[in-house]
Amino acid sequence: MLIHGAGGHAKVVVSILSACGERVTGVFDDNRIGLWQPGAHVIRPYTPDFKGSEKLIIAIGNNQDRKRIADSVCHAFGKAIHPAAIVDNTVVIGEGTVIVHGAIVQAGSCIGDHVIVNTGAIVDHDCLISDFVHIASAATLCGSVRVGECTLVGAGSVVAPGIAIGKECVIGAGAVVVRDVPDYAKVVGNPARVII
Ligand SMILES: CC(=O)SCCNC(=O)CCNC(=O)[C@H](O)C(C)(C)COP(=O)(O)OP(=O)(O)OC[C@H]1O[C@@H](n2cnc3c(N)ncnc32)[C@H](O)[C@@H]1OP(=O)(O)O
Repeated sequence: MLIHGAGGHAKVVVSILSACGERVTGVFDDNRIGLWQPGAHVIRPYTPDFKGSEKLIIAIGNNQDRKRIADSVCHAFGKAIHPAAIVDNTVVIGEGTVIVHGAIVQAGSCIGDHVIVNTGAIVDHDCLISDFVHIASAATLCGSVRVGECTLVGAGSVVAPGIAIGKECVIGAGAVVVRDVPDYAKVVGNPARVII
């Protein structure tokens, strides 16, 4: 598996792949060239013909950056699901998506492409998570929650059942979301309120 990105989230993706018995065969990053400690990989700028038949995971935490890169690269995308994540067998998971250690995704949920369900996050039954979303560490989405493209659901936040969150929103760390959130909104607090 190839990965794109050599920051903190990339280290987590390497850890997941290693736990799955998969080898990282190349690391791309246009901004950090050189040697990279996890496995002492050489970091190189992205080139479409480098191991073109291997799959790629964009291992970058920022949703907009992940989307920009996904729209510009030529490799097919892989996924990474840690063996200690619990994912119900009815769940649909898109390409490029990463499910981190201890996350739980419940029955009937649908997770889009290039999503991150981070450490210990819970996505309960029948949730619909769009492409390029990040459900941050220890966030809890109750049943039937919908999250629009490129939204960050912050660490430790709680989203009540049936809530719809728009695209490109930011849900602040620790927020408790009890009402629908419009596109592009940033919300914080308990109950969560829009700050922009
Ligand atoms: C593995 C991982 O690391 S996963 C990490 C995932 N990332 C996260 O969970 C981070 C989520 N980000 C946050 O919570 C941020 O604080 C944001 C995006 C909500 C706000 O950031 P900014 O836009 O820079 O806002 P800023 O810091 O200027 O704060 C604006 C106001 O909101 C308040 N505020 C900011 N964040 C929060 C929060 N999470 N909860 C409650 N209030 C908050 C601030 O105290 C400030 O209040 P004031 O105007 O009364 O002083």
